[in-house]
Amino acid sequence: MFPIMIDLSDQKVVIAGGGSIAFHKVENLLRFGIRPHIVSPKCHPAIEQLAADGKIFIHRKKVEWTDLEDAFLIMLVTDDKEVNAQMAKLAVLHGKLVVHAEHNDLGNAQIPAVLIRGKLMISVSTGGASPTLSTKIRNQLEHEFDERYEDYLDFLFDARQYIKSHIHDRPERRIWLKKAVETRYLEYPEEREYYMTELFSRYPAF
Ligand SMILES: C[C@@]1(CC(=O)O)c2cc3[nH]c(cc4nc(cc5[nH]c(cc(n2)[C@H]1CCC(=O)O)[C@@](C)(CC(=O)O)[C@@H]5CCC(=O)O)C(CC(=O)O)=C4CCC(=O)O)c(CCC(=O)O)c3CC(=O)O
Ligand SMILES: NC(=O)C1=CN([C@@H]2O[C@H](COP(=O)(O)OP(=O)(O)OC[C@H]3O[C@@H](n4cnc5c(N)ncnc54)[C@H](O)[C@@H]3O)[C@@H](O)[C@H]2O)C=CC1
Repeated sequence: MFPIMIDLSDQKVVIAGGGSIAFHKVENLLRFGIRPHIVSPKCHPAIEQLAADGKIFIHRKKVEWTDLEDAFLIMLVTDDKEVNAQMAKLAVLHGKLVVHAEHNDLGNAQIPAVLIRGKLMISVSTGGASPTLSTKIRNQLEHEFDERYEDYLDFLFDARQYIKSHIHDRPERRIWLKKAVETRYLEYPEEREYYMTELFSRYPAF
């Protein structure tokens, strides 16, 4: 498995199956601003509600290849093992990203447990050994990587953008980038202000 971050905002995501596991997958997608298509003859009431609110799309039918062929990412969560396996095989063959929620080896992608602190994202996966352990580790990391990281990451992002466009000497760039990850900049917002003030005065914008 190769870990990678993918921008799915302009991509079609289809979930085959509309039960409780599908609902869990939908909730996860929605927090990333992704509006999936659900293909399922019957759906969990919470999925029906999301469709009524215009947040997702439901196609009330049994899944067929034509429902999946223009998708970028496919999640197979019907309770029909044969259907899941058959669709996974076709989708992998056509080069799709495929999550097979029951037998991950029939797909080619898996969903990790995720901790989000603004621009910081920490993903934990056990390769299907124990989603419960992934969740436990994610929950432990929540304490070390607390809410302070949200503003801190914004500071790091702004500093780095400025450095990239104003410091052309690479060793000098590295000095500034390395300095920004010193703990005091996480702990004290005023230290971030001193850093930026010093950066602007050493490398004026014009
Ligand atoms: C392979 C994978 C495929 C995939 O990508 O879907 C998969 C497969 C399976 N999960 C099962 C069960 C559970 N899954 C969870 C929870 C999560 N499962 C997630 C991912 C993955 N699950 C992928 C591997 C990731 C990894 O290895 O790290 C998380 C991390 C992300 C997400 O789904 O959003 C999310 C936590 C998110 C969060 O809280 O943020 C809980 C609840 C809990 O533990 O809290 C249980 C009940 C306890 C248990 O059984 O362990 C079963 C057995 C089904 C059965 O009973 O038959 C299978 C199938 C099998 O392996 O047989
Ligand atoms: N990855 C994970 O975290 C987990 C995965 N699973 C697996 O997920 C699958 C689904 O579990 P649940 O949501 O609990 O089941 P469920 O019984 O709640 O829902 C099944 C859904 O599949 C739909 N369906 C059935 N045949 C279909 C078809 N031919 N085409 C389209 N949709 C169809 C049904 O209408 C229903 O909406 C199971 O295979 C289970 O083993 C289960 C637990 C955790």
